[in-house]
Amino acid sequence: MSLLEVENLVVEFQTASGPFRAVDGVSLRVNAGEVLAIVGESGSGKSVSMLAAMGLLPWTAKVTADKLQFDGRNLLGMSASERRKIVGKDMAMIFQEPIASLNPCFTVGFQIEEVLKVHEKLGKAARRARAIELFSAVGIPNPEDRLGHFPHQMSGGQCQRVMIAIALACNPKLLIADEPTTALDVTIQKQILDLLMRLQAERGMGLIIITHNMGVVAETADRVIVQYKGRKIEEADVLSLFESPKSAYTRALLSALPDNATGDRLPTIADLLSDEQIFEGAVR
Ligand SMILES: Nc1ncnc2c1ncn2[C@@H]1O[C@H](COP(=O)(O)OP(=O)(O)OP(=O)(O)O)[C@@H](O)[C@H]1O
Repeated sequence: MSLLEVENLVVEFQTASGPFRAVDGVSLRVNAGEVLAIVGESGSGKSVSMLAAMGLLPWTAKVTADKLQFDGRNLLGMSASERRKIVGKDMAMIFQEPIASLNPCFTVGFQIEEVLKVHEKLGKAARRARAIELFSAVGIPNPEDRLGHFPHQMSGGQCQRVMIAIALACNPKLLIADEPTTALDVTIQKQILDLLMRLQAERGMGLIIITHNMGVVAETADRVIVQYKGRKIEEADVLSLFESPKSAYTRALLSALPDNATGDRLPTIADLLSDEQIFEGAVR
């Protein structure tokens, strides 16, 4: 049994110009201890599919699936309060904009201790001790002092470490990292990716990394799903994907990497392929 099992997920938003299908029949699974990358260009429905799994989409989203199961439990069938006990505890998520994801009005210490209070029911002293331990685990120097800082007093990289500490606070079985390094400086990106990979290995967590960066895929993933316009185009283990991509879209994505540039400008997918060519042979 996989940790997360999703079959035929469809997400439709009600918009002023009618319904818009952001995710169109995506199926995926991730096992404990496995790293799955979901890759695709902006707007391909990567974030929306994971927000749907977490139950974090606004009411304008209609979510349906043949199966949406976490750790053997049917997420669609359970009440909102039952689901809240899982989300943020056994399934946690970190986002692209660490500073914006933290609440600017509270210290980072208050924010991590709040998670420990709600989900772990720890007392005040135990919460503080655990917060210090978590900040040390994600490499925040002087954790006792840092607990009293507000997000704006910290760098983007430090805020992302805080977000990771908050996500790990309850020892999740699955961590979903949505473009976790995109908003950071290049040198910091590598540190945060290394940190995520170390924590994933130490804790045996399932990890889903959402990215548009094939370099991140190559460095992190065991298995890869390629998504385009809300649909899964290809799924493969990471070596096969890079060595022998099956779909024309994946081949085009790989040839759009800077290393493969030949002219004055990088080719875009639209330069290389029509929608018909992209969806030909798409997997389900
Ligand atoms: N609340 C919403 N209402 C209407 N449409 C939405 C809403 N949220 C997302 N969308 C649309 O759903 C589509 C998929 O968005 P999503 O954020 O999943 O893309 P993505 O692949 O994660 O890209 P990015 O890397 O830019 O976040 C986009 O076209 C987006 O505009």
